[in-house]
Formats: sequence, C-alpha cells, structure tokens
Amino acid sequence: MLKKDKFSFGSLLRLLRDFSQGNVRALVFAAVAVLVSTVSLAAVSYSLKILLDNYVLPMLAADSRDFQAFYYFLLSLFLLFACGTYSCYFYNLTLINIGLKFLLKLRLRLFTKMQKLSMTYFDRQQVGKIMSMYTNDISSMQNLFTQTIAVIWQNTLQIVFSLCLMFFLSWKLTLFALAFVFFMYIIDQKLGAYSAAYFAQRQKSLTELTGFLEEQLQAIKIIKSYNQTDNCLQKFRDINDKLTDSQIKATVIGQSMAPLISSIGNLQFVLIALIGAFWATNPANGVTIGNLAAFLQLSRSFDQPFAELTYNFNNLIMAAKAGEHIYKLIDTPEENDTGIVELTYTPAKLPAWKIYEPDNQIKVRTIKGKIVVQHLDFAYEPQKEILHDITFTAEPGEKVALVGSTGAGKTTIINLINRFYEVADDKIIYDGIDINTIKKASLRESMSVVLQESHLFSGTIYDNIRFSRPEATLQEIEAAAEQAQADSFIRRLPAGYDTFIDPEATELSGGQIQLLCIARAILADKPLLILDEATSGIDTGTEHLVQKAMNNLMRGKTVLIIAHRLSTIRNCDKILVMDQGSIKEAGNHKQLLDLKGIYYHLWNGTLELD
Ligand SMILES: Nc1ncnc2c1ncn2[C@@H]1O[C@H](COP(=O)(O)OP(=O)(O)OP(=O)(O)O)[C@@H](O)[C@H]1O
Repeated sequence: MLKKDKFSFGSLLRLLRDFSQGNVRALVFAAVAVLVSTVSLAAVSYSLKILLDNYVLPMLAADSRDFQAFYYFLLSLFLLFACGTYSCYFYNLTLINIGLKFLLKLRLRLFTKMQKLSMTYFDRQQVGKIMSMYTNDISSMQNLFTQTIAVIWQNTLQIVFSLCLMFFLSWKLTLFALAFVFFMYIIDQKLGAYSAAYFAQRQKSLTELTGFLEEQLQAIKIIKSYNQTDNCLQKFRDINDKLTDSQIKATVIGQSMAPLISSIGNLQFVLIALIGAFWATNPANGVTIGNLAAFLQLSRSFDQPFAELTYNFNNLIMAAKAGEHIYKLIDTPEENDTGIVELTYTPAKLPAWKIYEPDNQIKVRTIKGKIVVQHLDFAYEPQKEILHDITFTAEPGEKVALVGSTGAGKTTIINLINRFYEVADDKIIYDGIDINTIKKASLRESMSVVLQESHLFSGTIYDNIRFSRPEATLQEIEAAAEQAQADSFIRRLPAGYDTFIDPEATELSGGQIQLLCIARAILADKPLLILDEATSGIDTGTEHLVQKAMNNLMRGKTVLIIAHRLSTIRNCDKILVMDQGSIKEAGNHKQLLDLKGIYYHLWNGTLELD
C-alpha cells in the first residue's frame, strides 16, 4: 500500500499568505459574498418550516385564505434565492480574477528567479521538472485559488449554519443526524487517506512524464541513430503505466466515496423522515410538519459539504505539493555576485571598465582584453579536483587555443572565465582586475561566446542576429551577416532576413546555423571572444565559409578557442595542450613541434585526441 505523502502545510500557508498580499480587500469581499450566499441558501431551507407551519397548514385548516401575505412570503423567498445566486456569482468572479492575476505574477517571479540562478542549479535539475512547475504545478494552484478556497469556506459555513438551524428545529433529530455524520467521517478518513496518497503519486508521475518527454524530444536524433526507439518506448510505457495506475486508483477511490457517502446520507434521510413523522404525530415532542420538512432539507445541505470537503482536500494537497516545488526554486540561493566593477562605454563608444577607487574616485579604463590565469585549481564537487594549477596569459589581441582529449578541462576553464562557477580570488585577472570584483553581467557583456552547439531562438533571422545587441540597426545586422559569410544564403531564403526560424523545425543546415551565430558574435563586437569550435554538422563547402567567417570575427580581438582539429589553430599565438586538468605543453605551433611532445605526436597522427 502506498504511504501517505507528507502534507506540506508550511508551503500551503506561505502560498495563502503570498496570495492574500495585496488582495486583502478582494478576499474580504469574496468571504462576505460566500457568507451571504450560504446564509441565503440556509434561510431558504429554513423557510420551508414557515411556509408549511405558518401558511400552507393554517390555510388548509381555515375557511378564509390570506393569499396576500402568502405572496409576500414567496416574493421574499425569491429575493433570498436571487441574493444567494448573485453572491455566488460575484465571489466566483472575484476569486478567478485575483487568482489568475496571482498566478501570472507567480510565473513571472519563477522566471525572474530562474534567470538569477547559478549554473550549479541547472546542472542538478532535470529541465522537464522545471517545465512542470510552469504547467502542472501552476494548474494545481489555479484550482486552489479559483475554486478550492471558496468551496472549503462555503462548505464550512454551510455545515455550521445548517447545524445551528437543525438544533433550533429539533435537538433530538440533530443528535441522531450527527451520529450518521460521525459514521461518514470515519469512512471518509479511511478512503481519503488512500486517495490523497494516490493523488500525490499522480502529481509525481505527471512531473516524471513531462521530464521524460522533454528529454526524449531533445535527444530524438540520437535515439533514432542508436536505434533505441524500442527501449525508450518501454521506458515511456513504464512511466505512463505508473501515471495511469495512480490516476485510476486516485479517481476510483475518489469517485467511490461519493456513492457510498450518498447512500449513507439517503439512509439517514429515510430514518429521519420516519422518526420525525412518528414524533410529529404527538405535539408533546415539539416536532411540527414544517420542522420536519425544513430539517430534512437542512440535513441534506449538511451532509453534502462533507463529501465536497474531502474532494477539495485532495486539491489542497496537490496545491501544497506544487507550492513546495515552486518555493524550493524561489528559495534557492541566487548566483552570488559581489562584483562592483562595471562595464561602461567611452564617448567614442569603446567598451571600458568603470572602477571605483578606494578614495571614491571613479576611473574609466578601456577594455584591452588581457586574461591572466594563475595557479588555478577547481572542483565542481568537493574532493574531486578537475583543474590543477592552470597558469597562462592571453595578451590583448592574442589567439590562444586550448587542445586536449575529452574531459581534459577545456570547457571548465571557459566556464570559470565566464564566472558560471565560483573561483578563489586573484586566480583569473582580466585587464589587471580580479574577475571576482567585476559584476557578472558586465563581465559577460564584455565577451562574445560562440558555442559548439549553436542555438537559435524562435524569431526572424534579424531577431536571431540582433540577440547579442538588441539596439542594432538593420544595416548593422546585415553588415555583420556579410562579414559572417551568411548574407548570401540568407538572401536566397524566401523571406530573406525576415524568414521566421523555428529552432525545433528549422531547415537550415548545421553550417548555416553556425554562420548565423558567428554573425551574432560579430554584431556584438566584444573585446574578448570565446570560441568552442564546432566539430560536426558542417560540410566541407560550408567549413571553408565558417573558417573565413571565424577569421573575420577574430580580427583584432583576444580569442580563447577550444579546438578539436589542429589544422584550424596552427596560426594561433599560443597553444595550450591539456590532459586530465593540467597544461602539459604550451607554445606556438612551431615551438610545440620542436618540443616533440604530445602536440608533435598529435600533429603527426601518431597520437589522437579522444
Ligand atoms: N557541471 C559539471 N559538474 C560536475 N562535473 C563536471 C561538470 N562539467 C564538467 N564536469 C567534469 O569536468 C571534467 C572536465 O570537463 P570539461 O567539459 O571541462 O572537459 P573538456 O576538455 O571541455 O571536454 P570536451 O572536449 O569533451 O568538451 C570532466 O571530467 C567532466 O565530467
């Protein structure tokens, strides 16, 4: 049997507190409207007593019939009904309005937070799980704010009012009805515990399914090329079965509660009618026909909220779980940034560092693009050092290549220069400034990065190139594309630069995508350039274009290039040969050949990069 999931009461309270912030007036209005609606409906039930005892029965007994008072009574009954119905309409409208606006803000808060999280967070989180917060979790909360809160409040009021009126009508019949309610409560508790656990399991499986699908869609090419579709299908079947199983169990248990509770309610109704009718025959019992009719009606509106409360309690559990996921992300510490040096632009529009001197003087220094890495050690996880004592300098305008087998630590060095991960002070110096003192946004703005996996966004070609400098004019974008050797293929597209790119379904080749990314970097025109050389997806014709585009991009910049083929880096000023997190050899092509070490063997093909 499934264990009952821990109820995240803390997340629920926090969710409700956040929801009420700024909405107190609307919530008070909704609460009063629910109260009015519930009182009106309870009063309508109670009015049955007045209708029968004060009008119908006396009119049947007497010769003269006062219809006028009867009509007034019916009119007031109609007004009570209308009041109940419209109050219900108004509180629903209010809750939907503030509930949906709260979710809009919550999505925005999540997205804003996500942008501020460090790479370590994304290393540890499955993308699908994050996506599921925006879909499944937000949808669970939508039920909570637009329905569940009101229903729980309404049911509680309904139970209290009905109980008071029932006591007022006949305390003996009320005690009898309460015994049944206790019986229903026991059944409800037993079944409710099972269904709550399955509801929580259903939510978990749904998140798992979203995560799996996300992963599959991203890796569809690899799955097909390794012919793993059957294995993936089997995994999908397992997750899908688990989801359906918990869904069926949660729903069946949830649904079977309604007829069971309703049957007990019906039995209660019949027994109350029987006992009540028996007592009504003797006036000494204090039960009139009107009392009995109103009591029966009220006992109905007393039982029904119990069943609804159970169902809504499940919604509450799901929303609390969803809240737990969302607050976990919101509470994740943001990327730490103690940097104070900012990027600014000189009157000649050259990028420069804005440095605050100890005497509060501001100094502006043009960015030169000099990188010094000194005795850098690094570990992603404690006790698992990846980089050992890395030391090198890239002078302004120099091209420095990093070569080495896979896992040697090349990308890690780039990740650290970008401050995607934290390093100790004074290990990486940029234009004489410790990078830990440079604001992360400014540091990243000072460099262009062209990654191996080129990424396009949904939008036109103009939008895609403009991504690196949103304020660029159309002419500047086209000039960058020309430099990147992309202009001619773009102009051959049906809508030219206005061609809409759907990254999931683009017909552009790997090489063309690479050229667009180079155009983006050329447009950015940053003093420091980081290139992760593409290894695949480019045909020989395009490779020549990419090389030409790269040369245009690199002109006049400090470049750090992760190279996978030695042919492209022989003209670099420095080549760092890495192995297992250390620099084994350093020098230019000629010096390294003369050394007759690893590079020499790699160049002559007697050793291969693996
Ligand atoms: N986010 C991470 N968390 C933990 N370990 C990581 C992380 N990223 C990389 N590593 C590990 O660090 C080591 C160096 O990886 P890195 O990606 O820097 O190598 P690389 O030289 O760029 O390799 P490749 O040429 O294959 O891209 C590898 O052992 C890798 O498993």
